[in-house]
Amino acid sequence: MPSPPCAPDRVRRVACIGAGVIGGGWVAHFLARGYDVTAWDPAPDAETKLRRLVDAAWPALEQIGLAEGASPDRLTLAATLEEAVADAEFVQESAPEKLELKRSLLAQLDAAAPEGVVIASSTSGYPMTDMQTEATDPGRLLVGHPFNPPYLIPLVEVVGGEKTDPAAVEWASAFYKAAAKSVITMDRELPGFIANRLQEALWREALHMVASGEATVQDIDDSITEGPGLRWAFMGPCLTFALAGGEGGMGHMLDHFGPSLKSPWTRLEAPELDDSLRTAMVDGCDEAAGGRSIAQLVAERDQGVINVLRATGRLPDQRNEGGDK
Ligand SMILES: NC(=O)C1=CN([C@@H]2O[C@H](COP(=O)(O)OP(=O)(O)OC[C@H]3O[C@@H](n4cnc5c(N)ncnc54)[C@H](O)[C@@H]3O)[C@@H](O)[C@H]2O)C=CC1
Ligand SMILES: C[N+](C)(C)CC(=O)CC(=O)[O-]
Repeated sequence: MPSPPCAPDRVRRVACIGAGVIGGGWVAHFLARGYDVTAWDPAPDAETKLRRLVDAAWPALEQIGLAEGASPDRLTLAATLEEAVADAEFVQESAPEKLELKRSLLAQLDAAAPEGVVIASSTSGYPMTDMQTEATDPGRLLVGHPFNPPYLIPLVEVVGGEKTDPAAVEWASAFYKAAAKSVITMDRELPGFIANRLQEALWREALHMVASGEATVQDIDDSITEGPGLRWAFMGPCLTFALAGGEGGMGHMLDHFGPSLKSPWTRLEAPELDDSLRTAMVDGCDEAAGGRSIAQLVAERDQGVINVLRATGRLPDQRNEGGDK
């Protein structure tokens, strides 16, 4: 892979390809951190939807602190993919999660982006090895997996494929850090990376409990928000469980509770996502929403995340990493 045109902390112009929930969230994040952003999305109503998403996110972004010069006015909508990446210094792809689409789109982006520019995919689980098959320069393609909404949840998981140049992985990790993200750089590909592998285990069990009538959607959500979720916002599951061992820490915890790992609690296959389970999940979520619209829930979620980030000293200004451009 030829060298990237600039150092990770000198990037000024970012291209976001695909502008739905996640692409739009990336756009809001990069704008708030003071970048010039060019977006491209083939949907006819993409610009309206994207500007609506950015406007809805902006109060939250003002609350956590904008980089100097940050403005929604620094967003440009491109007419073509080629135009979007023509002078980009970094490209974030957030198109639908379909392997064939990702393969050909990443090859198109590779053909159009300036030499050496790193191209990251937001994929939730495809290994880059499976997506970089059609590109001429696969060395610059890697995964940068964000969390919803990317403008508030700090984590990005960065991992390359078999043909990715390790220098591109290093460059992307440094770039995301300069853009005020919290980065886990993985040295090998795992299906679902780290966080989604963990989330999917929990999700699989939740769907089993709803499908079998053992718990309602509300029970499942309360069991996390009123229970382990409160601890997980600042202490991960390993250290949290070490405290379950009292003075004996993780050693005693494993000796005491380890044998229960053999109990048949969590060895289920994924449940069949049939109509009845789909209906139970959709109806349960409608009930849990209690008449609140998606826009209201998004605003509530954003405020909740900001409160947690502030309480635990993790807002960009509290970390002294503004990523100002
Ligand atoms: N929704 C989530 O919570 C998360 C999603 N992701 C990943 O982000 C990516 C995007 O997912 P969402 O934003 O949820 O989907 P979405 O459906 O909200 O947005 C996808 C966007 O891509 C556009 N699009 C369709 N064909 C395209 C093409 N050929 N080139 C460029 N754009 C195209 C669509 O018009 C749409 O605006 C996926 O890879 C997904 O796995 C990652 C983390 C979280
Ligand atoms: C639902 N999802 C698998 C697309 C979620 C993610 O990939 C990350 C997140 O935001 O939790």
